[in-house]
Amino acid sequence: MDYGIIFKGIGGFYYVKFNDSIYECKARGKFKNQKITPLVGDYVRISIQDEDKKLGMIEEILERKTELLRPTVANVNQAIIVFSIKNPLPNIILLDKMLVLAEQSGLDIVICFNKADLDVDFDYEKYEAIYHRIGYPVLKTCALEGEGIDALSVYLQDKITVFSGPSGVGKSSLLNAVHEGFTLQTGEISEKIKRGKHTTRHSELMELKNGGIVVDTPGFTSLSMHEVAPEDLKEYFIEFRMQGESCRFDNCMHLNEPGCAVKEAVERHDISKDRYEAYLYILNEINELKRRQKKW
Ligand SMILES: Nc1nc2c(ncn2[C@@H]2O[C@H](COP(=O)(O)OP(=O)(O)OP(=O)(O)O)[C@@H](O)[C@H]2O)c(=O)[nH]1
Ligand SMILES: [Zn+2]
Repeated sequence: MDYGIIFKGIGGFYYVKFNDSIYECKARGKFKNQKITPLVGDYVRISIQDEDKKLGMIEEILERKTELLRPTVANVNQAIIVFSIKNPLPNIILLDKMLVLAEQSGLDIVICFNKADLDVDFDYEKYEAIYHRIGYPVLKTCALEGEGIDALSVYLQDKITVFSGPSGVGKSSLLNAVHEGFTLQTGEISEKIKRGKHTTRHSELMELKNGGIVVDTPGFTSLSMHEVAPEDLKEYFIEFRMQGESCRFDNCMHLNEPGCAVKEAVERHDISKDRYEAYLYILNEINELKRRQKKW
């Protein structure tokens, strides 16, 4: 490959993986002039300044396919959204919010229900069916006993993946099961580092044995819907998109408009009532946020 990937950045130095080596690189001054900051995840062309010392210079940054804000990483193309079937029980509205944010970022999505070894006391089959039907892969995994780990591993190949999900669902444990010795930085640890050194911790990429790359900090942890415009929300409910084309009004919000194909699909059970209600709930929350912003 002619290009390397920035795995890590510290104080103006970028650690670029190129031809199986890590080069410590600086970026050409022209990027600063153009107000471009190289990001972890950027595909870059480097010139090698010193092969023995593995020093290089970033000459070119390829156009970013995606750009996440929290964590700030370029070119992530997949989110694994993890919940556990118990301890803690899944919060489905949180799952729907994470799906919205991952869709907004243009990522491929895999939903993972972990802790399959525990007794289920929520309706797993129901939710498995809801999300599977609209096209999301749904995995049931057990990080401790290995169920579903091979399937998860396959999804991680050849991708740059961010793990998302609430605390304690087993994100680190899953990664460790895929690749022994790997753990995600938890929210708690990064807080500690922040307090200790008074610096912001930047995310890094980690390469797995199977060639996949993962971001070392979980994504979509602050689930504020601030950056989602009310009129865009419907686009991020993927099963509404196609139906929505048949609504009488082009700008139908699928609320009380006459001739709304989405509402008709809900009546026919072609769109899940749970998902439609999640849409209403999140839309209301976004509108509330907007109202409060205006007030202040
Ligand atoms: N029974 C069971 N427990 C699990 C499983 N996977 C993880 N755990 C346990 O759940 C707890 C939390 O696991 P972590 O991997 O730290 O969870 P996390 O999502 O990385 O949590 P944060 O770092 O807080 O974001 C630990 O005590 C794990 O041993 C599983 O498949 N089954
Ligand atoms: Zn409609």
